[in-house]
Amino acid sequence: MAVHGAKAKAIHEVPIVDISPFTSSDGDFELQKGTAQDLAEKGHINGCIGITGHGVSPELLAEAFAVAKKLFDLPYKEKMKAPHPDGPTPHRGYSGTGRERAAAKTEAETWDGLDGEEKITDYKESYEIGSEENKIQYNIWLPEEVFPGFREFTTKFYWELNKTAMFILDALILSLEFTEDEANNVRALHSGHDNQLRLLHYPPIESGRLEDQYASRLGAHTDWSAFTLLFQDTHGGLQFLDRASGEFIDAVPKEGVLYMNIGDMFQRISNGYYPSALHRVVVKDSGAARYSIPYFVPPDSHGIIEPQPSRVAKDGKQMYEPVTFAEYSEQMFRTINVYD
Ligand SMILES: O=C(O)CCC(=O)C(=O)O
Ligand SMILES: [Fe+2]
Repeated sequence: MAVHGAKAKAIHEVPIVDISPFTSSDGDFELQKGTAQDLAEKGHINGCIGITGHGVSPELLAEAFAVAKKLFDLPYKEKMKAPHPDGPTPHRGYSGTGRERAAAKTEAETWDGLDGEEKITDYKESYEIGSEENKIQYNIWLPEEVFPGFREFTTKFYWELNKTAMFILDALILSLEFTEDEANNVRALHSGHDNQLRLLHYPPIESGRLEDQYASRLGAHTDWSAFTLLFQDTHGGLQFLDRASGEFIDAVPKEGVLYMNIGDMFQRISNGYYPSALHRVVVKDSGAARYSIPYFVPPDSHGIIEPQPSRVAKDGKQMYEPVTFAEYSEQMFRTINVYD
């Protein structure tokens, strides 16, 4: 496996890993070890990889994108029947007012889903969904009659994605050669109840703004999760930083490929072996509307997140202090003031 801290070579494409040895029912261990090694080598570079063999069916994904489109096509007033609250918690429901500044707001567009004076500006709208059993991050649903079946479908989709997430977690665990105790510990930290399914819509960019080909839709940031799965439509725009060259590289939309990026929590668990990937969304494809579906997989809020000892022993130094995801998020909210 790649040596921690070794000087990386610049790359121009997001590497791809086939995780089918983890998702297929026979689960051949030798094949899994090969996949884990591939993941270690490629994921170590920039903390991002494309994943094939992930087990999410094309039909289910098509339905998810159709549901997202139908949601965002609803009149603004209807969507606002499930408003994201003013504070950071729960991070659930519909946001359409440019209130989130996870990164600097770099694009402002006229939103025409409103009548007359109510017109607001925004550059994206989103809807956040979590586990029905999470009482802190409780769901904020549209009334059933506004979008019949939305709640049922998204809840099912959430748990389907968690299956893939757990296969990926197994692959990550194997790739780091954790001890059995460490593996069990890291698995136990991910019950799935703190995951977050986000439906995202970036409206079309007005033609007058298109000359600026680097106009941003979502500024560069890392995710706070352990890792994130990202599904996108065919328009592209997602980019990851290649750390060796300092250039952003395209996560080119490809049939059957989901992009997975490491977040701040798994960077810590792996003692920095896997870097939290810096990423952003830029305007591509003549400013056409873009839909994407990130699925954030954080650890449970109150579990202790710390570099695993076997990794620290290999590296000779513990790079991060223990923290819980709840503490970390609170600290981040305070630092970057996402909501004001
Ligand atoms: O829309 C995308 O492709 C990326 C979204 C993202 O990075 C995020 O929501 O954290
Ligand atoms: Fe992100």
